[in-house]
Amino acid sequence: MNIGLIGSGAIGRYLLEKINKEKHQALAIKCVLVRNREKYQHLEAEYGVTLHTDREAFLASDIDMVVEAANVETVRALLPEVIQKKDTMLISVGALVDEALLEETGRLAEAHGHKLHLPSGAIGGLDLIQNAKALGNLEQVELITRKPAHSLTEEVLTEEKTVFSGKAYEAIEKFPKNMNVSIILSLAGLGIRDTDVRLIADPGIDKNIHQIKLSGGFGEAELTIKNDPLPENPKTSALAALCIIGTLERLEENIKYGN
Ligand SMILES: NC(=O)C1=CN([C@@H]2O[C@H](COP(=O)(O)OP(=O)(O)OC[C@H]3O[C@@H](n4cnc5c(N)ncnc54)[C@H](OP(=O)(O)O)[C@@H]3O)[C@@H](O)[C@H]2O)C=CC1
Ligand SMILES: O=C([O-])CC(=O)C(=O)O
Repeated sequence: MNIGLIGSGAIGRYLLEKINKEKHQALAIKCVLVRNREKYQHLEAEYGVTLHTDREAFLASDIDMVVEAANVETVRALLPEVIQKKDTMLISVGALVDEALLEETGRLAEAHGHKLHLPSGAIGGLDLIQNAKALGNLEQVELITRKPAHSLTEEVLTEEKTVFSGKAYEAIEKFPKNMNVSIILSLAGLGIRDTDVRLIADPGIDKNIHQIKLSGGFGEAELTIKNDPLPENPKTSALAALCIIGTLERLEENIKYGN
């Protein structure tokens, strides 16, 4: 599968290393859309990719899938155009808190015969949540996220502090670089207004920890993911990058597990 990448930060670099440098059997990143050619010029020689600053030229490339690893603003600005031209995978899923954008994207995807893929990112259990939701059997979903204090606040903390408590749609507005997980969890489950979120800055941890609790007619479930951060961006869990590769690999498989 030929990939066009948007975003060359912590996740983008991880993808370039694991897919291009380590020569993935089924995946190849062919081109990268950047906004600053000078800053990223070295990627061409290092990973054998073509850099584009022009969106139209990028989308006209011989690619099967656009993978976004930039930020929510970029998704907001580019998604309607990108989905008309290519199958698309987003990691900054927080942009889809905008219900008009989600609706427009769904409509354009159908009209142009493309798919939008929203991987589970730094969490898991979306299969469980969607199965529990079937026939209305999901009643409550809560996400409790703990991150190292320095990745959430400039305040020097000596003990943990809840920096946000509310619904998912408010969480992503306040923490767009940290709460994409709350939106994928909501979209798979009870929606952005009915998913409870707590975000805790914890000076005593060095992992990004997501605890998911759900209950309903199926019973109850709890899941905790203790993520190692990516060295280039401690806000971002390594699993988010790995999850893009895992999801791309599974698209090609004929036997599907858990979905
Ligand atoms: N769904 C999930 O579970 C998770 C989602 N995320 C999200 O994934 C995204 C990427 O994370 P990460 O790699 O850590 O972020 P970084 O900040 O390390 O990198 C972002 C990259 O995107 C580039 N970029 C920004 N805007 C544009 C644009 N308009 N066009 C092209 N490139 C652009 C930046 O380039 P420049 O140098 O020009 O700024 C930079 O290379 C973030 O939105 C993050 O919040 C992260 C973890 C988990
Ligand atoms: O990487 C993580 O653990 C979660 C994250 O930043 C996000 O959801 O935006």
